[in-house]
Amino acid sequence: MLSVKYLTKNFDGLVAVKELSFDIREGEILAIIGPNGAGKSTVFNLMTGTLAPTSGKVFIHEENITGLKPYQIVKKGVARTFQTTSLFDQLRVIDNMLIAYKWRTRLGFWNTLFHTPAWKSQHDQAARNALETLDFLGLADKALAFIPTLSQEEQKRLAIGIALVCKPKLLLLDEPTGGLIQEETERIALFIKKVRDQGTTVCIIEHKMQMIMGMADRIVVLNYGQKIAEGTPDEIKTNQAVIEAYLGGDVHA
Ligand SMILES: Nc1ncnc2c1ncn2[C@@H]1O[C@H](COP(=O)(O)OP(=O)(O)OP(=O)(O)O)[C@@H](O)[C@H]1O
Repeated sequence: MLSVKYLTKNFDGLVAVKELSFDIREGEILAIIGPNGAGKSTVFNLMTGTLAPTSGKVFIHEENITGLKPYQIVKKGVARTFQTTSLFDQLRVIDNMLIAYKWRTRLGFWNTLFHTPAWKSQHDQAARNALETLDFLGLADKALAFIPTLSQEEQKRLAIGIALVCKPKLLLLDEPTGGLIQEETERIALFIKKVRDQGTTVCIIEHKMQMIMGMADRIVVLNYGQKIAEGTPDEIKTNQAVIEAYLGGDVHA
């Protein structure tokens, strides 16, 4: 469903991503792993239009989306989360969701100013989607809660929900369990599988190997911006280049 082809990104002489190609297949959970600084977040930024590539292309269903703005890529059915959660602490859960929906389906100045029929219809749809998504997240009873009253795990879950509110076809998750303990991580992993099972393709960046090995259908491994391996969890665990890239670190852990 999404392909990157020969993607390269230079930052002032530093090659963060180099001639990288891979596909995300419909219905799968694809993990992108690699040591710190390997280029994982840069790849997400290139796929979502946050950064423009130095060279190379990104396609969704054969359509070249290279150079589109982030909101245009959202409209193609791609949503993402960030490493640090970007929730508005001073707002309630439901308002965080409504803002996300409206930002992603921007109707433009005149529609908003004059509360046109398009605006009204979007407003109703936003409320329906937000409540439906909260239910799916298991956070329906927290709709009116303020963000700081939620546990860390609930905040992580909500961050994923905010990305889901526009019903994307592809969800990109950047370290969705950062800072969580094992038990919480396992629950989020189960939740991500549930997201995939209800029809959303998932691409995830994560450092927690045990979680990735247990949930990913396929894994792409980056090192110094280049792909050094690609395969199923079992193939990656025993791949010599991967073991060396982790410098003796435990790929099984
Ligand atoms: N905006 C930027 N300007 C300059 N260099 C950057 C920029 N963004 C990333 N880099 C550099 O590009 C390289 C890849 O960074 P990136 O954040 O993509 O790696 P990562 O694999 O996501 O790392 P981590 O696992 O630590 O999050 C690093 O050397 C980083 O310092």
